[in-house]
Amino acid sequence: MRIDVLSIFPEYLAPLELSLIGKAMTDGVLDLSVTDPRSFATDRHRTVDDTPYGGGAGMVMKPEPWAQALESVTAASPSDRKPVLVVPSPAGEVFTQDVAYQLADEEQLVFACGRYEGIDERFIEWASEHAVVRPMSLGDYVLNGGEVAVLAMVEAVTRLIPGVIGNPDSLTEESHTGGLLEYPVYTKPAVWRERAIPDMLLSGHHGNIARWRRDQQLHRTAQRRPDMIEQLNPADLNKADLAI
Ligand SMILES: COC(=O)COc1cccc(COC(=O)c2cn[nH]c2)c1
Repeated sequence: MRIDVLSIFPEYLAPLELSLIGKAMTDGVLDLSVTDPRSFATDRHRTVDDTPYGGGAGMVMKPEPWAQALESVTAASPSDRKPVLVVPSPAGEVFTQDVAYQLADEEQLVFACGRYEGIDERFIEWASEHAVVRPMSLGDYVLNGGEVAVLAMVEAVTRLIPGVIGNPDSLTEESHTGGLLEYPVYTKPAVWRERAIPDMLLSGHHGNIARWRRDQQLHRTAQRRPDMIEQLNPADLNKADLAI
């Protein structure tokens, strides 16, 4: 997969070179680049923002540097498949694990990190002719710019790409896979500050352990995220689930 991040603060994306993603890049599984729209601002002051039409506080990002930045990273893309342009925004669709799986299937993702009051809407409209544009929200709060959101989304997406993380099995039992939160986990010592681990986990009975874990998932989800219980597909629940 190719990922391009467009940001006027490219150094903000440096952590992506580290750890898992760094390894995936060296392994050739992932090709990640950061492009600064300011490089395409041609005036003497390399202006990327200006005052909003209609008045109001703050500044709006000019469309032209963003359009040229997007063109520069999509010029080589095969014309038969539009890249996906993800724009972190408080006004976007909610980024979920399902969305992460959708994006992990794409050949090229471009992330546009808006700042200030946002990017001139005409860039979004123009970009929609050249890419699939998805304004994306991490949650109902406001950040100063899209970079922090992109760090989270790139990690959530790239860890789903085969070959990026060591043990793909660990993807199957994590939170939100199968619509439930994950069960509590324990490791040595068996007793820590007078707190023992649940006896079931020492039984060696894998069937019972699996049942115990599933019960923990259901209880935890009902307690912390009742909204997710509503979303459950009844077909995903077995008789033992319904008995708890
Ligand atoms: C067309 O879209 C834009 O111009 C986006 O512009 C902005 C402006 C300010 C901040 C951000 C960053 O995203 C969030 O704050 C955000 C994402 N998730 N939850 C909060 C983006």
